[in-house]
This record gives sequence, C-alpha cells and structure tokens, in this order.
Amino acid sequence: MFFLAFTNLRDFLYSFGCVILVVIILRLLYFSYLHPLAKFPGPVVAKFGDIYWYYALLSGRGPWMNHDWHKKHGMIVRIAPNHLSFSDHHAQKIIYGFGTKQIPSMAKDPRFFTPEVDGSMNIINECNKMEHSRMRRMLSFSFSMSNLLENEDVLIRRTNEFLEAIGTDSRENGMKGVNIVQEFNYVTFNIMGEMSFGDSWEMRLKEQRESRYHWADVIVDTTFMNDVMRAVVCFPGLFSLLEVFKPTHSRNTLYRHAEYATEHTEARLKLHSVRKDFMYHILNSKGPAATPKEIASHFNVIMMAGAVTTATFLSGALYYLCHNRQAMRKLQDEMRRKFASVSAITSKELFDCVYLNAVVEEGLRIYPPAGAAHLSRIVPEGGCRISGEFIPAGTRVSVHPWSVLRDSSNFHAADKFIPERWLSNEDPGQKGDKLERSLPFSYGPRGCLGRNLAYLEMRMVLAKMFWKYDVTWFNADEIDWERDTKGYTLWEKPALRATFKAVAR
Ligand code: HEM
Repeated sequence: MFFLAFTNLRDFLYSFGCVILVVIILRLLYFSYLHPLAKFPGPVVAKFGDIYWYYALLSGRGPWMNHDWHKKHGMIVRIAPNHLSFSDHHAQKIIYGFGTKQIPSMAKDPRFFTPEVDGSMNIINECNKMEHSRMRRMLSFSFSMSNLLENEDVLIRRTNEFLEAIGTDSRENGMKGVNIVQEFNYVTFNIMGEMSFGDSWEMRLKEQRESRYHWADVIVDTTFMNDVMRAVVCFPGLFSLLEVFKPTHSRNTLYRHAEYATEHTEARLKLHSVRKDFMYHILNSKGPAATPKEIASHFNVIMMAGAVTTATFLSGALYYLCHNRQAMRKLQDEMRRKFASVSAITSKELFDCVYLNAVVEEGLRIYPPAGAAHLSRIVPEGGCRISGEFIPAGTRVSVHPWSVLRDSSNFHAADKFIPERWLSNEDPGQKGDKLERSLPFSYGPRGCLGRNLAYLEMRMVLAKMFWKYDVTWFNADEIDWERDTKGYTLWEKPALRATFKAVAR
C-alpha cells in the first residue's frame, strides 16, 4: 500500500531520502540541544553515536585521545551520546565506591561487560549486584594473603623455571636475545594455572595436542577480540550471525580460550585432589554450589585477568627501568645486598624492600595494566552529583585512569618513570605528587580480587630477575613504548628483545 502512493520509483527514492535527512537532522538537534547530557563538552562527533567511541577503543590510541579530550574540555567529557568520562580523582569514590545511604554503589555497565561467547557470566562480567556478591564470596578465600602464602611454593618454583628459561635462551639465542614480553606472559600463565588447577594443570598441558604455551598465546590474542565483541553486541543480530559462521579468528581466540578454560576445569573436577588450589576452595566454599559451566567461566577470566595484567606490568617496568639505568642499578643493589642467594628471596622478605616497592608502584602508575580504557558503571535511579554536576540516572560513567595518571597536576613529570616519587625522602623524590590518585587495582566492591597475588608475583619476578641477571637490551633503538604499545581495554605490547647474563658471584 505504501508503495502505491508513489507514481514512480524516482518519487519514492526522493521522499525516502527526505525522510532519512529529516531523521538525521532531528537526531543531531536532539543530541546537541535536548539530550540530558547536551551541556557536557566533548568531541563533536562523539555525541551523535557510539561509533566514534568504538573507533577510539579499537584504534589502540584511545588512552592518548581521551587524555587530549580532558586537556581540551576539562574534567568531564562526553565521549559518547550517553557516556561521560571523568578525569577527576574524586569521582572515583562515587563511581566505583561501596555507596552511601544517598547514592547506592553503581552497577557495572552491561554494554561493556558482556557475556562470554558461550553465554556464561562470571566474577568480572556479572552486572547484577546480588549475583556478583555470591560469586565474590565464593572466590575470595582463594585470593586471601594467607592462602596465597600457603601456595608460595608455586610462585617460587615457577619463577625459578622462568629464570632458567631466560638464562638458557640468552645463551642459545646470542644476538637475537629473548622475547622477554612473551616470557613474562608464560611465567604469569604458569603461576595462575597451577594455583588455579593444582596437579591437573601440568597433566592437562602435557596431554594437549598444541604446544604447551598455546593457551597463553591464545589469551594474549583474545584480549583485543574481547573489545571487538563489545562493539559487535551493539549491532542487533550481529552476534547471532557470528555464532552461526564463527569466523576463523574468533574461533581461534574467543572460542578457543573458553574451550581451554572448560577443558582444564573438567580435567581438574575429575581429579579428586586434596591440594588446596583455587578449585579446592571453590568446591569447598559455603553457600550454593556453582555449576561446572560457571566455574569454567570464572577460570576463563581469572586466567585472562590474572596472567595478562601482571605480564603487562612486568614488560612496562622492564622497559622503563632499561631507560632509567640509575633506577635499575638501585634496584639491583637493593636485591643483591639484601639476599645472599636466590633461594633466600621469599615473599615475606620482599614485603619491606623499599626500592623494589617504589619500582612496583611507579610501574603501575606509568603503565597501568588495566588503566587504558573505561571500566564503565551506570548511574542509579534518581541520578547523583559527581564532580559538582548533576548526572541523570542511566548515564554511563567512568574515570579514565590514564588521564588521571598522566595529569601533571597530580604527578610532576607525569610522563617520566621516577620510582623516587614514592620515597619522599629520596632525591629526585616527591614534588607534591598526589600518590593516592594512582589506583591501579580500582576500588570498592568490584576492585581487583587478585591484587594480593599480583603484588606477590610482581615483586618475586622482578626481585629474582634483577638479583640473578644483568640485562642487555637489543632492540632499544627500534622501540618507543608510548608509540608502539596499543591501548585497548588491556594493552598490546611490542616485543622487547634482551639478553640475561648471570652475575658472577
Ligand atoms: C598488576 C596486575 C593487575 C591489575 C593492575 C589489575 C587491575 C584490576 C582492576 C582495575 C580491576 C577492576 C575491574 C573493573 O572495575 O571492571 C580488576 C578486577 C579483577 N581482577 Fe585484577 N588486576 C591485576 C591482577 C589480577 C590478578 C593476578 C588476578 C588473579 C586472578 C586478578 C583478578 C581480578 C578479578 C577476579 C577481578 C574482578 C573483581 C570483581 O569484579 O569482583 N587481577 N583488576
């Protein structure tokens, strides 16, 4: 009937074009002048649709773009039609905190924290607060300091294996050196795997048809695909289409990663082990039992969040230490003076290594492993005030960590790696740095569950590596970290080729 109203195709196309044009103009007017967030400044194109936001995320240059927007527009920037980015540290407490009587804690944003490809929900992507609390209670004991210290043998043995591997490769590879970024991925992968699955970890790795580190490599490739999926789910029907056709790349990354998590979970569930790995604590936790699918989903993200982030820290820290030889020497001196042998290096002894801890904090500040993008939340019913402005209910909000950490009003020489800023009495020392503004593990009910483990790993790997080896870096002239690294939600890092020569003792 609709078509009959037109005498010919030309008239129809003309009228159709006019309707589209009017819709576009109305949309532009609405988003510019009438939308509840219309008064907030930001890049012009960002307010008309989410596409620009996804472009920034997937371009790998998001952290720098977002920081520039804050420099230009101020503390609150509209980075998508319904999304505000904050660079104000005070917003952190409201957006990520435990909540108050007036403003309840904010739920995670379901458009950002999407289900896994098998539809499962887990400790990271669950946006329902009650369901998340149940999960967190179930997993918490595994990550308590007492349990981690009970499993310290895993951390020490796996770090020693890493030392062996980089020493051997350095001798065998000559001027080719060792791809140390990859080796950091492997050591954190091994620590997370054995802590999670105990005895079945090694058994399953030996049984698998691919190389031992195939899953570790898949995890690295999956980080970017996770962001692609965040964009895909915004287009109705596209995810279902992908499920039917499963393009090779997503099969080899997202789906393969989920399969690995399921295979390792099933292998461990069959093994009636008494070893107190993470699985043991999950199975013995009080409260309703989780299904095998849910447990596999937790391990899917634990292997990702646990391995990639810590490896990212280690890679960045090594890069910046290689550029600040004085800091590297101070770290080596502290380790070599304090410990008579590599076996004397234990987690407890490392707690009070002052310079090592300063290097760790500065490494987390200058290259925050989970601080490149936006961990968005939804403003609850009734709206609330953030950074002096009323923000309506339903708005997506996030603090952009990179913009906070690279802001010279928070940290002097913000682009420079200066461990001494964490030691107020040392030269070049603190110059009014607002140290509390570095929150690499976020904050509140969704703050990092693996924080204790991350600190133990970061200290142990750095301490043993710098106790044992002097480092020569081969591709120093080719690599500029800020240029060559890609900032998605997690980072994609360039290869660092170095050689490790054992110190004569
Ligand atoms: C340097 C290393 C690490 C950094 C910088 C880091 C950072 C973070 C951040 C910023 C969050 C909050 C995410 C959000 O708000 O959406 C988070 C959550 C989380 N992290 Fe880490 N993380 C690190 C290592 C680890 C490790 C080793 C594990 C161990 C498995 C881990 C497990 C988790 C889990 C399970 C959550 C979700 C917590 C929840 O929602 O209740 N992380 N992490």
